[in-house]
Amino acid sequence: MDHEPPFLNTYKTLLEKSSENDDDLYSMVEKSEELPLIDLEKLLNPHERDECMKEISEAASEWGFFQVINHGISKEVLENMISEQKKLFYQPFVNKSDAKNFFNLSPKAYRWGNPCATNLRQISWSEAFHFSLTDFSSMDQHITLRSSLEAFATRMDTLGENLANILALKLNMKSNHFQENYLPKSSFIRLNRYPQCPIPSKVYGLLPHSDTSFLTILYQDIVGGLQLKKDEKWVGVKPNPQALVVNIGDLFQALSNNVYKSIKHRVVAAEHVERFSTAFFYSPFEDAIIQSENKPTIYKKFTLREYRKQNEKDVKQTGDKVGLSRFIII
Ligand SMILES: O=C(O)CCC(=O)C(=O)O
Ligand SMILES: [Fe+2]
Repeated sequence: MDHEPPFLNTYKTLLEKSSENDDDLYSMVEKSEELPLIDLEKLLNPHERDECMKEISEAASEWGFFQVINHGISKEVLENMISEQKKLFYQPFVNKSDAKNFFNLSPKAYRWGNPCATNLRQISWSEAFHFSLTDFSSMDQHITLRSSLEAFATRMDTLGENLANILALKLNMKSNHFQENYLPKSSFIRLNRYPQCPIPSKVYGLLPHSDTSFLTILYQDIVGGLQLKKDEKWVGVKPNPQALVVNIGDLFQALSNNVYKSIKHRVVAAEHVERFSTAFFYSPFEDAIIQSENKPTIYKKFTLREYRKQNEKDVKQTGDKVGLSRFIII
């Protein structure tokens, strides 16, 4: 198992210090609610299009999360992505940690757990690769991975743009708001692996967080473990092999003046199975200005670069991303 990051060894001291109280990480879980499931085929039928657009915007404001079926991305593209992803994660850990030399990627492309964690609640039992869409051109030695990423990114980008345009239209913004204001995009892909975890009740698979993007589109395998916060309760997202999970990110919450919600979500660690997921973060270029046209505006105008910088500072100082509340107009 030379591909496995040294989770247990790294977290040994923290685990030894843990007390019984550390076991209640996963309290307040509500399993009964079903995430809205939206059939995008309806968009192609003039009689059903409006109704479908309404379902999308209602889900974005009530849940901040929804699943879509008949999304136009073939099973082949999704399965190729996961199979290339597996090959990548099954590389020896020493190679993954040296992403720059081994894969010709940026040194920050590979991340695992949180080796700087100072308490159990900051541990995530997972590893991830980040690919910005501009990385592909340097991946000449990894042809099959590159072509799977490219196929995945192209389709996800089209889907992201369609959904963003629909959501913009429902806010009475121009339907081409995204093309006019946010090109070139700096969308990126995150490949996630959640290894089997011997202490699943003590640590997270992925810590509770909201996404910074406009929109995130997630393809997950059938294992399950994703949970989102709704009305102060955690709701599990039951995997649907036909569906993609879409969620609103912080940038769209700001742009919509809080009409659409960027919701906290997390992943539960599993003891006996490993899990894979692939996320596409639909995002604008770094200097894109985020400002709502709705009045009174809740948030100051900011650029993605400023937002990221503030988040990085907050994570260093407080251990957590403070997020949009930093930008509220008082
Ligand atoms: O793996 C998942 O289900 C969620 C991943 C996620 O939230 C992320 O990568 O931001
Ligand atoms: Fe996320």
